Parts: sequence; structure tokens; C-alpha cells
Amino acid sequence: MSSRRESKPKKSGLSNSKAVNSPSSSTTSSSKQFPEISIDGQSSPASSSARSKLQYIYSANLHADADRSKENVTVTVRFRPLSPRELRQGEEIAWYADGETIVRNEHNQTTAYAYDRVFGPTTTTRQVYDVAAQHVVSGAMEGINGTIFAYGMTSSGKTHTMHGDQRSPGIIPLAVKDAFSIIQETPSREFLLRVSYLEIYNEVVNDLLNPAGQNLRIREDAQGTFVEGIKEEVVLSPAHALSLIAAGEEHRHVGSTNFNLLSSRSHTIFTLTIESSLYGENSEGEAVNLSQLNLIDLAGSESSKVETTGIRRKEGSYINKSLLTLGTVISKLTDGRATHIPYRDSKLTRLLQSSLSGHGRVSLICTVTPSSSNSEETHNTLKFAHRAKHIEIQAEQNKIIDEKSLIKKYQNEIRALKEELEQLKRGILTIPQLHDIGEDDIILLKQKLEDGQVKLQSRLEQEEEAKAALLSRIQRLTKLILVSTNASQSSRLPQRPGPRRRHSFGEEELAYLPHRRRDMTLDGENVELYVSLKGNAETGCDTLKEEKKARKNGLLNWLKHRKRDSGMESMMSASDKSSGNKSNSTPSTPKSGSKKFNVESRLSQSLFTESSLCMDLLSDARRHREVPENDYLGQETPLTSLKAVDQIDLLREQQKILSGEVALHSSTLKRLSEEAARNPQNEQIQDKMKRISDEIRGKNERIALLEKQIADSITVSSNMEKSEISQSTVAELVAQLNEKSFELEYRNL
Ligand SMILES: Nc1ncnc2c1ncn2[C@@H]1O[C@H](COP(=O)(O)OP(=O)(O)OP(=O)(O)O)[C@@H](O)[C@H]1O
Repeated sequence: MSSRRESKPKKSGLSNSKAVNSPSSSTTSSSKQFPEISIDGQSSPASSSARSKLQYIYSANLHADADRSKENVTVTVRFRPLSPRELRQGEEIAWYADGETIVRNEHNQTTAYAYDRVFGPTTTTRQVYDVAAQHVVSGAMEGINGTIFAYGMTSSGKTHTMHGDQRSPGIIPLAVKDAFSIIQETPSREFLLRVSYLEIYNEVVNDLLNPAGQNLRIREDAQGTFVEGIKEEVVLSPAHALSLIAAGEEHRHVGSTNFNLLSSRSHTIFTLTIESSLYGENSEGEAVNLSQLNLIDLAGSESSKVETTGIRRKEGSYINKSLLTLGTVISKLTDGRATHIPYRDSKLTRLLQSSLSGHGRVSLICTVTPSSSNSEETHNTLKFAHRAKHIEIQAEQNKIIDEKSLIKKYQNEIRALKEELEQLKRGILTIPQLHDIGEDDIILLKQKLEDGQVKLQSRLEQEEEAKAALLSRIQRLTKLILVSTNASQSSRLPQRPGPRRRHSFGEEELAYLPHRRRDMTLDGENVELYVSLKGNAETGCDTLKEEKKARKNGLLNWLKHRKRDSGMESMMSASDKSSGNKSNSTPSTPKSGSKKFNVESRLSQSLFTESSLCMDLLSDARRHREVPENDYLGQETPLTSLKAVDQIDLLREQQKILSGEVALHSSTLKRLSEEAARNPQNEQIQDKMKRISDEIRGKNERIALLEKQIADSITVSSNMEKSEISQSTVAELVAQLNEKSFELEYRNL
């Protein structure tokens, strides 16, 4: 990975590379040996005046210590084979690849041009990609803007090179695949990728991802030129990005010409915007790398000699005009004396201004046909390519130190939402400070208790809905940020080992994959490219619903329901597990992917939490006497309304919970005694039974104590307001006795 991420000085790197098969071996003139004679146009590189016009995109946010290295535009030439039609017409070879870097004219051997690399007609697009595109893509993944474009006359092979087909995927699908592979190979960073796709047709900018986005305006701000209102889509996988391209292609203007059945009638720009930041806890405050990778398939220049009429002629003249402007801009950029660069003369050059003016890496792939009938057009392309070679660029990393980037925005939002969620959870479990209740306040408190209970119920429901909404927002945002599956996944959403949606390359995608990486992606775990948490969201919602239902119906009712539905066996296991799970109270955190388990473990947590809560409330109630009214029905937490509780009700609540626990233990005891009968020698069972019997005894003692306290409280109350309270107390006692008799019945099952 490290070698991939180093910036490559193009000239030396390319000319020394032997990775690509010598294209000359496949040209018709390969047998001829020519001396390395004067190469036309080997003039000095562009002067600095070209660079004085630099307009840096994101300049306002540039980090002072950005990496800088002076480079030239990478210029390569790709020959396509003679087409069946050209062969039928008996066309001859006019230009050929002489070795790896020279294009020579068959009829005039002194006319030759040198480039970074020349590809013969049998070179595959993947080989072209490795030399002409890979360094631009890897640079873009490191924060260096990149632009790759194919230039050439109509039918010379631009679309074949940039898009390709199923058998021979083009630079665009290869670059997309590579970008995701780089994410996979970079566990130390997290990425956010988005794409846009536009065409310039007859000097009108259309959004190919949004059919409604027609005739869009090009605007300019301190950060450079941009298309107003263009749709950007966050992409999560190569398949996702490729499907967007395919959908966009449907809207591209294509038409049949004399030369090409499927001729591109518009220039297209596919832009991949890449943001990345350090992955992990320490990423806060860290600069974000932000870059754009522009992959451009230009429409082909057409010879003025070609007879066209109507719509094709109109298209052709727009295409030629914009390509002419592109040529002029490139000439001026390489001419040290030029003071004005006419970027504004065409939409194409306006949009390419940032790239051409020297910011970021640029690779120009010129496609040519060797045929003699197009010799002049090929010569024009070769001259254009040669001029472009002298444009100087600065490859520098864009670092954003402010919070403007989308990835930072998402990260901050995720962080804030998680904090909010934590507060919410704490709020639900927080025990409000309850002061001891004076006897005078009991009637008032009773009223408030009733109001409070109603409020509490609706607050709980609201809070649970809010929690579910927060969780799903966190999950949605988290899903958009891509991390390598090599990175530790545990910190993304802690304690969420539930089901994950994984992306695997399908056969169709593998067809596009650079074979260099195929082994890696086919191999086991590496097949996954990103992690999604959708499955958890669903599980979380289900369990939240269960929990909500449980709260609504009351724990005891829920116990009854559970007993009917699943028997005591599962309760027992929940009870057993609860002891080790007390601190893990996140309501929608699946522990093992089993919904049953989640509900059960939460039940026992709830029992624990609520039982300790009541104990604390009681002891607090005894410590304090003053109860300010505002404390009872405050708004901060859902349980604030519980402050309006009266002592008798609290004691009863506590009693019910303890009874529920006793019921659970009794059932366990019953099961264990059956087991003990089958295994009389098993001491472990005996120990367990003893421990549970002790617990039941302890709890029964506490229940008896509570009964006494209730009776005492009732006596005190009745002394105070005998006439008013006695009736209701009797009714409550009857209700309490009913509950108790059910619990005893339950316990004895
Ligand atoms: N290197 C190549 N090897 C094999 N076939 C090729 C190659 N390049 C181009 N072709 C074939 O030549 C034909 C024309 O290519 P393509 O459509 O890519 O040209 P183009 O430059 O995009 O044309 P236009 O500007 O009119 O859109 C296609 O049938 C394509 O498959």
C-alpha cells in the first residue's frame, strides 16, 4: 500500500517502466528499425507565467504545509486497430507506435512525436489504466485533485477507453473499483465518496443523474468553478457508483454518424469527490483531505470535410468549437508570453479550468486511428497531445482544516447524536432526588402521582421513539462513511456485533476489476468492501417495540404474557444472564443477534434497575422532608414526573417487583429440583438450589417488611385524614391483596 500511495514523478516513472508490453511489437511497422532522430516539438517546458494564472480550487481552505511537487500533464497515445470497415476499404497504416514512447509517420520518418507512453492497438485498457490513470486515482484518494480525459477524433476509441464494455472495462469503472480497493487497503482512514455526472451538449450543461437538471449554470466562487444545482450522490460500493454511471449513460446524447454508429455527441464529466479523515477516536480536529477525480469522455472532433446535415452538423460545430477552445487554452498555457487564457470561451474549458490551470494531476489519453484516410486528423491530435505535454502542474494535497467537509459534518453529527442518545438513556435511568414526604403532603402527592404516571407513560413513549429515531439516524450516517473492513470495527457502534450487510463483488463487477486486485478481492474476508448496519437497525426497532410494549403493560403483565408464550425456561436463562449484564442497558443493543435473548436480558435488567430504583427512592424519601413542587413534574427527564410519587405507591411498586423476582426464582427452583431428581449426585445443582432458595427467602423477608411498612403508612395516613383516605386505602389494599394472591399463585407453579 505504501508504494501505491507515494506520488510518482511522471516523466521518469513512466519512461522507465517496462510493465506494459511494447506496443510496437503489434504495429504493422514493428519490424522496421528507425534511428531515434529529431523528435518534433521537444521544446522547453512551459514558463512560470502559465502557473501565475493558477486558480486553486478550495484555495480558501488549503493547508499551509500541503505537499507540493511539480509535474507535467501525463500524455499518452493509444492506437486502436484498423476497423473492419477500414480494412474492407483497404486502408493503409499512416501512423504507428515506434517503441514505447514514440509515434512516427509511416510516410515521413522524420515526423515523430514523443510522449510519456504510446500504446499499440493490442494493448488492453487495463494496461492503459496502470500507466495513465492509476497514479491519478491513488493521488485523488490522498487528497490530490485528478483529471483524466480522452481526446481524439470521432471513432478513434475515446468511449472504448473511458467506458469500455463488459469484456474490456474502461478507465472509469477501473478507477471506481480502484478507489474502493484503496479504501479497503487504508484502514487508518475513513472515506466519504460522492459522485456527479454531467454532459455538455451543444454548450448546455445537463445533469445525467437527474433528468430534471437541464441547462445548469456554471458558477464561480473563491474555491473555483462549479455547476449550480448538480446532483451529487453518496456512493457506498463500486456497484452503486457503476449503476449511477449506467443510469447516467441512458441520458447521454449519442447519435449515429458516418464514422460511428454510436457516436458521443456530448462531452461527459464523471466526478468522484473524495473526503477522507483519520479513522478512530483521535480524528477530532484533524484536517480532512478533500479532492475531486474528474473522468472525462470528450466528444470526438470531426473533419470539416465530412458531409453532415441538420442536427449532426449543429452538434459537430459545437463539438469542434469547444475542442478548438480547449486547444487554444492548452497552447496559451504552454506559451510563456500569454497573458489571457480564454477559459470562458467554452463550457468545457470553464469546467476544466481548475485542472488545466495546474492544480492537481492531469492525464490526457489521446486516441488515434492508424488509418491513412484519417492521417491529417491523427496528426492534429498528435500535435495537440504534444502541446499538452508541456503544461506544468502542481500536485498538492488539499487539506481542509475547517469543518466544512461533509465527512466532518457527518462525523460531528454522529458524535452529537450519540451523546444525545447517551443522555436520553441516562435520563430514563436516572433516579430523581426524592425528598422525604411529609404526612401533610400525601393527598397532594397522590393527585400528582396520578398526573405524573400519565405524563410518565407518554414521556416514556416519546423518549423511546426519539431514541429509535436517533439510532436510525446514527446508523444512516455511519453507513455513508466507508472504512476498510481491515480496520477495527468495534468502535464504530460499540457493542453491535449483530448482522451486517456486506458488499461482495458480483461476477459482473469482477469483470471490471483490475486483475492485479482480483486475487485480493476474491479471497475470503477481503471480498467485503464496506459495512452497513441496516440489519441492526431493524433488530433495534423490534426490540424497542417489545420494550415499549412491556413498559406499557407493566412488568408483571409482561411476565404473565411471557409465561403463557414461552414458558419459564427462557425466563430462567434471562435471569441467569442478567447478573452479568447489568451495566449494559442500551435498549436496542442486540447482544447475540437473537431477539428473544435481547428481550429477555432487558427484562432482567429492567427488573434489576427498577427494583434498585425503588429502593433508592425509598431511602431518599426517608432522608429528606422538603419536596419543592417543581421537583415533582420537571421536564428534563422522563422520570422527573416520578418525583410526584407517594410513599405507599412506591412501597407497593417495590413489592410487586420483588414478587416478580420471587416468581422467577421459584420457577427456576422448580426446574432445578426436577433436574436434581434426575441427577441426585450433582452438587452444582444442589448449590444453585440453595443459593436460589436463600434469595427467595431474602426477598420474601423484604416483601414482608414492605407489607408492614405499607400498613404503617396507611395507619399514619388514616390518622390524619381518616374519613377521606380510609375508603381508598381499603380498595387499594384489596387490589394489593389480589396482586399478591396472583403472585403467590404464580410462585407456586
Ligand atoms: N483499442 C481498441 N480496440 C478495439 N476496438 C476499439 C478500440 N478502440 C475503439 N474501438 C472500437 O472502435 C469503435 C469506435 O470507438 P469509440 O466509440 O470508442 O470511439 P469514440 O472516439 O468514442 O467516437 P465518438 O467520438 O464518435 O464517440 C467502437 O466499435 C470500438 O469498440
